[in-house]
Amino acid sequence: LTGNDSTATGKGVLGDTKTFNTLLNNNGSYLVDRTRGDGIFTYDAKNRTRTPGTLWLDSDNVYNAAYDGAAVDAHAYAGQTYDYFQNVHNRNSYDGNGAQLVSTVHYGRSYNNAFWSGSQMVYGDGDGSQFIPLSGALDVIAHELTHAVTDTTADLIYQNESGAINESMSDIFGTLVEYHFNNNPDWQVGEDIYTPNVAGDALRSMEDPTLSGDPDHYSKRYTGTGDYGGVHINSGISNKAAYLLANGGTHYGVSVNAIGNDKAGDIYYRTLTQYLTPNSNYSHFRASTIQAATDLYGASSAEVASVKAAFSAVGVN
Ligand SMILES: O=C(O)[C@H](CCc1ccccc1)CC1(C(=O)N[C@@H](Cc2c[nH]c3ccccc23)C(=O)O)CCCC1
Ligand SMILES: [Ca+2]
Ligand SMILES: [Zn+2]
Repeated sequence: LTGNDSTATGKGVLGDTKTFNTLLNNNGSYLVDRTRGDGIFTYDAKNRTRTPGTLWLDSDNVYNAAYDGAAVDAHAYAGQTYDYFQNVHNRNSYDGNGAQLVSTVHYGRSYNNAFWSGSQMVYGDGDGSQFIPLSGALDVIAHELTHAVTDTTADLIYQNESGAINESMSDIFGTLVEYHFNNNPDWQVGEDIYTPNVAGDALRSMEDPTLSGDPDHYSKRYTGTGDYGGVHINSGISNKAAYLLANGGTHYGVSVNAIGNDKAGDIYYRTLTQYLTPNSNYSHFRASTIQAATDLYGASSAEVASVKAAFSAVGVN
């Protein structure tokens, strides 16, 4: 594929206008961004389930059609998430070696989900009631791309406690990316694309996991076999701890002093990439996070004290 790098404009899922990088040649405008790593490539599944589908080609480099919105956001938000890992953590793409970022939108019919396939991001359109196109949420895109970071580092097994930690890391960095770009940031997950007819709800709340029926304390963990052993359920335990670490608060009588998003992000990044292993459980997660914080701030630091308090507050001692 040859051509010239260009900057296009378009409207995202929520009708918001944005610019993004494309490649122009005599066929038209491709959703190809050659300015980041080995490139960002966005494809159209055309409501089928074959991936990646067709590389997105537009006629005039203006992406304002309703059908374009899911692709505009998948492409632009992948670029923002790339920039977060590069600029904040000095990581060049999800593998640290500039790996191409491939996304497919319009996957399936009324498909109410999104996923990292093991090699690319995939986004459904939703049924218009439970979800609208899932690439319309920056925290969701960063959630999916963080799975790729996890798979190339800790490689946490996607079940039981290691899977819950895997899931929480994706919710944590999804939220940190949303704050980094000040994109209506909050400690909820998927709020921008979840239940368009219901205001104020979210797929999950990190601030209060019980709002979606998930545990906010280790004593309340799910021990069944559903959801790969509760990976999207027991993530609430770590999500609550992360919320407390960044923002502070008192939970079940345990007080945590805030350290802020940036320090929390640096601690979780170091924990994920230097200490966690495929079968890490919550106990090992606590020890790893304390070690990462110790490396960064010292054993007697306020940051280490807050890490210990945050895990204790959710019953992981
Ligand atoms: O990446 C993930 O963890 C989720 C992908 C899960 C998946 C795994 C394997 C094959 C297909 C799908 C996708 C997201 C998720 O949390 N999904 C949850 C909740 C959910 C979304 N749509 C659903 C439809 C039915 C039931 C649950 C759901 C899940 O799959 O459990 C992440 C952010 C937004 C969607
Ligand atoms: Ca959010
Ligand atoms: Zn996930």
